[in-house]
Amino acid sequence: MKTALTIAGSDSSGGAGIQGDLKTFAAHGVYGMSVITAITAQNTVRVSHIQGLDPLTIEKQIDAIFSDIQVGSVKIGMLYNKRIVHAVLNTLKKYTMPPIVLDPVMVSTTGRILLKGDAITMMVEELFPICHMITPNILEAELITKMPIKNIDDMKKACIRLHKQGPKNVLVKGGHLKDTATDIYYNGYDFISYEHERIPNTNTHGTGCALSSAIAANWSIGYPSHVAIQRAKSYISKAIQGGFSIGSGDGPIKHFPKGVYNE
Ligand SMILES: Nc1ncnc2c1ncn2[C@@H]1O[C@H](COP(=O)(O)OP(=O)(O)O)[C@@H](O)[C@H]1O
Ligand SMILES: Cc1ncc(COP(=O)(O)OP(=O)(O)O)c(N)n1
Repeated sequence: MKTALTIAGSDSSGGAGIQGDLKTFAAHGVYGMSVITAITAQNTVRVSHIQGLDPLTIEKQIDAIFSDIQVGSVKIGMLYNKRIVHAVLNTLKKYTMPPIVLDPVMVSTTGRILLKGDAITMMVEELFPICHMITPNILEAELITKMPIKNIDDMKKACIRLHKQGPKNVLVKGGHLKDTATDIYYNGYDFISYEHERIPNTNTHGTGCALSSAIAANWSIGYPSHVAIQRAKSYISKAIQGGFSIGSGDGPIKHFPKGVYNE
C-alpha cells in the first residue's frame, strides 16, 4: 500500500489543512496519515480561533508513525509557532525521511495569521534545508525573499533566492496572479512553467493544501517531481472547476476520485 503523511493544522470546515490533505491522498488511492499541529475553528468566512498543540503531543504523533510504519512521502502545512516548528524539525531528524514537501502556510485567504512572525526565520533557516520541495504562494514568496513579485520573471528570481535557502526544489504558485494561474518550478538548474488558464470560480478554499498533498501522493505512487507537479496541477485544476458553495464565503474545491483528473 502506498502511504503519505500530512503534518498540518486541522480546519473545522474541512476544506484546507489536515482534512483537505487526507481527502487529496484518498482521491489518489494513497493511504493517508496525519500529525495535527494546531486546531483551527474556521469556516468559509473566517478563522475565529487557533490552538497550537503542545510540542510533546506533536513529537509523540510523529514517533508513533515513524517507529512503526513505512511512510512514502511527507507533506508539511500549518506550523503556527516557533515551538511547533522546533518540535517537527527535531523529531523528523531522528528518522530516515522520505521526500518532504513543505507548503509554508502563513496567512489564510480570510486574512488570519497561520504562522507567527518569529517562526518564519526558523522555518526558512532550519526546515527548508531538509525539504525536497517548498511550495510558497506569491505572498509567502514575497515575505520570505523580501522582493515584490508581479510577473513570471519575478517568480523566477524568487525561485532562485528561495532555492539558496536549501530546499532541493522550489515551486512558486501563481494562483494569485491576475491573468493566468502559472506556477514556476526550479530545481537549481532548470525552470519549468506549469500553466493553466484562470478558472472563474471563487470556491478555492484549500487549493494550496491540496496541490502540495497531491505532489506528495504522486511521489508515493512513484512519479518524479516534474511529473508529480504536472499531475498535481491537473488534479487541482479539475478540483477548482468543481469548487462549490457551502457557506456565505469562498467554498471548498471538489476532490474528484482517481481517474477523473489525468485523463
Ligand atoms: N482561479 C484559479 N484558476 C486556476 N488555477 C488556480 C486558480 N487559483 C489557484 N490556482 C492554482 O491552485 C494552486 C494553488 O495556488 P495558490 O492559490 O497560489 O495557493 P494558496 O492556496 O497557497 O494561496 C496553484 O497550482 C494555482 O496555480
Ligand atoms: C488549518 C489550515 N491550514 C492551511 C490553510 C490555508 O489553506 P490554503 O489552501 O493555503 O489557502 P486557503 O484555503 O486559505 O485559500 C488553512 N486555511 N487552514
